[in-house]
Amino acid sequence: MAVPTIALYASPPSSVCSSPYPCQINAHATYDFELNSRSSSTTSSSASSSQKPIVGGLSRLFSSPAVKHASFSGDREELGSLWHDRGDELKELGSSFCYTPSKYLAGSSIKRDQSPVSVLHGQVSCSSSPPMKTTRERSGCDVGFQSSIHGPYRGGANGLFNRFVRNALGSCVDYDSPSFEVRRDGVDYGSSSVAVDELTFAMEDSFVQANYEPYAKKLLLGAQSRHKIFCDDFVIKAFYEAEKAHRGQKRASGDPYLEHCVETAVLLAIIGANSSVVAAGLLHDSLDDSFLSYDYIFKTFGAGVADLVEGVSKLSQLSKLARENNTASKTVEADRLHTMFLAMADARAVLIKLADRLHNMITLDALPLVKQQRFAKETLQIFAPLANRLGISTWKEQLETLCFKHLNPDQHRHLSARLVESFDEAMIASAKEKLDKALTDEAISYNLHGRHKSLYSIHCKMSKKKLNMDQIHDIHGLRLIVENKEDCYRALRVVQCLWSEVPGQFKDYITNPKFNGYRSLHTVVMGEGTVPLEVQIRTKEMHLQAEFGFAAHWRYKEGDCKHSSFVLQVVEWARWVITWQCETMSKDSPSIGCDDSIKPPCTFPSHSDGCPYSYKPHCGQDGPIFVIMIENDKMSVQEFPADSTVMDLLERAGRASSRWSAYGFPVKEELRPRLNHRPVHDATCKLKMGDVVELTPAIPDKSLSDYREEIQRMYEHGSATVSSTAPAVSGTVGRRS
Ligand SMILES: Nc1nc2c(ncn2[C@@H]2O[C@H](COP(=O)(O)OP(=O)(O)OP(=O)(O)O)[C@@H](O)[C@H]2O)c(=O)[nH]1
Ligand SMILES: Nc1ncnc2c1ncn2[C@@H]1O[C@H](COP(=O)(O)OP(=O)(O)OP(=O)(O)O)[C@@H](O)[C@H]1O
Repeated sequence: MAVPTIALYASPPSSVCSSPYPCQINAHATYDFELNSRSSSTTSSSASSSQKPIVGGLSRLFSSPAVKHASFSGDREELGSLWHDRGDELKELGSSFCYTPSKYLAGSSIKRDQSPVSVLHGQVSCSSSPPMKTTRERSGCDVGFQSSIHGPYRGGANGLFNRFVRNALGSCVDYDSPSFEVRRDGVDYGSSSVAVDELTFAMEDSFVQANYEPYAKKLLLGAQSRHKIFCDDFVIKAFYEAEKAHRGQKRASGDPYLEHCVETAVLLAIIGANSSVVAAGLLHDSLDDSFLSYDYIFKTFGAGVADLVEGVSKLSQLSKLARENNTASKTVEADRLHTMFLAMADARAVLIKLADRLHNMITLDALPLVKQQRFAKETLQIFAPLANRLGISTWKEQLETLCFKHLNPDQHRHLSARLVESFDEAMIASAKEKLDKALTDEAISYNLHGRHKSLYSIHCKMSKKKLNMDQIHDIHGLRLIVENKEDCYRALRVVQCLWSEVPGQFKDYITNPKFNGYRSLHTVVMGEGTVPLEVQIRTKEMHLQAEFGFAAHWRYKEGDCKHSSFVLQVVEWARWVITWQCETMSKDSPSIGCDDSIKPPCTFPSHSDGCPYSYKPHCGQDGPIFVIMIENDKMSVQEFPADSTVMDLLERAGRASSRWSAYGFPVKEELRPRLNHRPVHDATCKLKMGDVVELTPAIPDKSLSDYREEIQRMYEHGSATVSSTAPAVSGTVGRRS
């Protein structure tokens, strides 16, 4: 029997601190620095076994508010909403495409998920040998961690490998900068100090001519003293434009808005981003929150910067929407969002967005509590996982620990205090020294780095495994990367001779690799004192496998999540691009291309003419597409097969939105789609990764149910009178008002 369809129509409704860095959480940087301090003349403190500077340092690292001039953009991330006014929609009603699901159901052909591409699971061939630190190279000098990276580990064919090592170390700092500046607050800014009188740019004149506020000049000089890239004319030009764009704007803390732009750009510079990315970092909010247009940025800085700024703007809009809808609290949708963000645009836009968010999190205290929590939740659900996927472990850890502090202040305080008690940096420094010597005596070439586990990572491990802090054995960890498998076992014997092993903690994942191919030797030893020390030993090849592919650390951290090969490819690609870009751009002579053996096992698309390192979005051909669907103001992240169209989406939405009347027949509504804020005229147009499709029923939800109830009452009571508020009702045709 044919089911009657009722279409209803009605009127639409009217519709930082003096130290801008998180000294309390930047544990990696500080720790690395302390360990490196013996070989650095610029260091402000050293870790000797007689001292325990870390205790004071750690209390600063983990517990103190530390942010003196907290500043935040307030609702800045919530400003500039692009979500259209329903009133606009009305004007376009006549021209917009209207969809009634029944019209299209017959011809529907939703394809099955066609996940593409085999990816990233093979072994990485690693034929070349980066110059490991040999006994000869280090003879006669007491080499610390930093010198393991300096010297033979700088640039050249091995630059990228070194970058991985640094990433794992938790630092993407441009070690080639002339000097490390360590400020009095103990925070390693990892930047070169540049004397102001060395500046090539006639700043004084420009400031006077352009009538800049004195604070602007101070901000630029401050940035220049922290990283040399701020002396680049292109970056200075971007600074001026950002200054003009945000002149007069203040953050919730009362600080000039420009400060946030500068701090975002400094974070990017520190991880080695090039001048385009740093310039885009300075301008990242200018499209949303100022008079600057895409065209203007395009004309002034070129397509590269304009596209990046636009990409950041889109990410901001989408993340705001997700925040408002609590979308990322659902694992599946969060996972789709992560992939979509990485795949829909240049991955460097995500990098800028992450820097922006990190600075906002650092200065979160200026916001009311409820907003602090909302931002922290969103950051934990969306941005920390993105930083994890991109392999930027320092940012990931800073974001997570800040979120932890805002979401679980009591636990954060308690754990910080415990960690201050149990952390023993002097022990690590001395253990490292011993290992250094013993490996040298055995003539084993190695790269050694260490980290201490972040507060949030400790917290997670404790909760997940139901352990107390004493049962966490890897709070202090060393990682040895050696030339070959034999050296792994030789190095292990060295470790075993030096210290007693904690029983039951030795794992030989080389002889018995994990199911995902992860290979490494793990042991836990008791160092000098009572604190356990985890030592991981692996070859370079094994290390690359632990960074990319199935055994990649980000996947290990995401745990139970099952990812399609498409997701793996997107992440690995984005990660590689970021690593690649940062590595390439921060060196005078690019190292990429010199050593094919360290490329990850995936296929790269060709780069654009004249730019061997430019990024090109690579997905969209075969892989699924993730799009944002907004229906009745509710957001969801939908996955579609490649080549899906707006029509496919409407079909899916139509099926979902068919409602059953009290009489057992579906009530179907017309849905009016807008694609990226524009009415859709042709429903066969293809969907792209990151598209936003808004669907509005011809009648708003609330009115519909009111009307239905009224109609039902009407039938039940046999009344012929319909309220004047109800719309005309007919079989399939309605009245638009
Ligand atoms: N990249 C990567 N690293 C891994 C993987 N599995 C383990 N690891 C590293 O190895 C460390 C601990 O591994 P195991 O010794 O197996 O640890 P466990 O058996 O879970 O015991 P805990 O040390 O208590 O966690 C982690 O901290 C990681 O650094 C993996 O699949 N990929
Ligand atoms: N023993 C170690 N020495 C040096 N770096 C390590 C060591 N163990 C882990 N890392 C690195 O430290 C970073 C932070 O890892 P994190 O401490 O959060 O987790 P994990 O120790 O790898 O895993 P889990 O928490 O499951 O033990 C990662 O880049 C990881 O590869």
